[in-house]
Amino acid sequence: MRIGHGYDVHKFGGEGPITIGGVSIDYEQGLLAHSDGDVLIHALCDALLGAAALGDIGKHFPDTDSAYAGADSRGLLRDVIARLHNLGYKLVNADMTIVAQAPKMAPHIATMQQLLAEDCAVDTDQINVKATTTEKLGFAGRKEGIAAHAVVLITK
Ligand SMILES: Nc1ccn([C@@H]2O[C@H](COP(=O)(O)O)[C@@H](O)[C@H]2O)c(=O)n1
Ligand SMILES: C[C@@]1(CO)OP(=O)(O)OP(=O)(O)OC[C@H]1O
Repeated sequence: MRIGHGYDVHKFGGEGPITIGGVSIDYEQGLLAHSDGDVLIHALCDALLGAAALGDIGKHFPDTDSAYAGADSRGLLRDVIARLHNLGYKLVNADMTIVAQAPKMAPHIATMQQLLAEDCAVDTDQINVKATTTEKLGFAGRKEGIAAHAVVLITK
C-alpha cells in the first residue's frame, strides 16, 4: 500500500463558470489556468502520481505545451490512472477537500464523486469529496481563488 498527497490552487479571473471535479458550476468569475482549471482534479492527479513515485502533473502535462491549452482535466485524470494501471497499481480510496469561500460546493459533491469514480475506474464509495470555507481568512477567504487537497492510497 502506498500513500500520495496533492495540493493545487487556481486564481479567480475572467468569466465563469468554473469546473470543479468535472462539474460545471455557475460563478461570477472563472478560474485562470492553462487547462480548464479544475483544481480538484489537479490535486487528485498529483496525489496519484505522488503515490506511484511518478512526479507531478506539470511533469506529464506541461503548461508550456499547447496540447493542454483548455484541456478537460478529466482526460488528464484518466491518463494518470492508465499510467498507474500500467504499473500494476489500483486506487484503494481518495479523500479530497476543496477550500473555497464561494461558490457553494455541497449541491455538486455527489456528482463530482460519481464522475471521479468513473474516471478512476472505482466505486463511488472509494471517492470522498469535502468542501470548507476558511471563515473569510486568507486568499480563499477573500475569494481570490480556490485550493484543493487530495490524499490517496494505492495498491498492487
Ligand atoms: N465552498 C463551500 C464551502 C463549504 N461548503 C459546505 O459548508 C459546510 C460548512 O463550511 P465551513 O467552512 O463553515 O465549515 C461544509 O462542511 C461544506 O459542507 C460548501 O458547500 N461549499
Ligand atoms: C494542468 C496543467 C496542464 O498543462 O496546467 P494548469 O491548468 O495551469 O494547472 P496546474 O495545476 O498549474 O498544473 C499544470 C499543468 O499540468
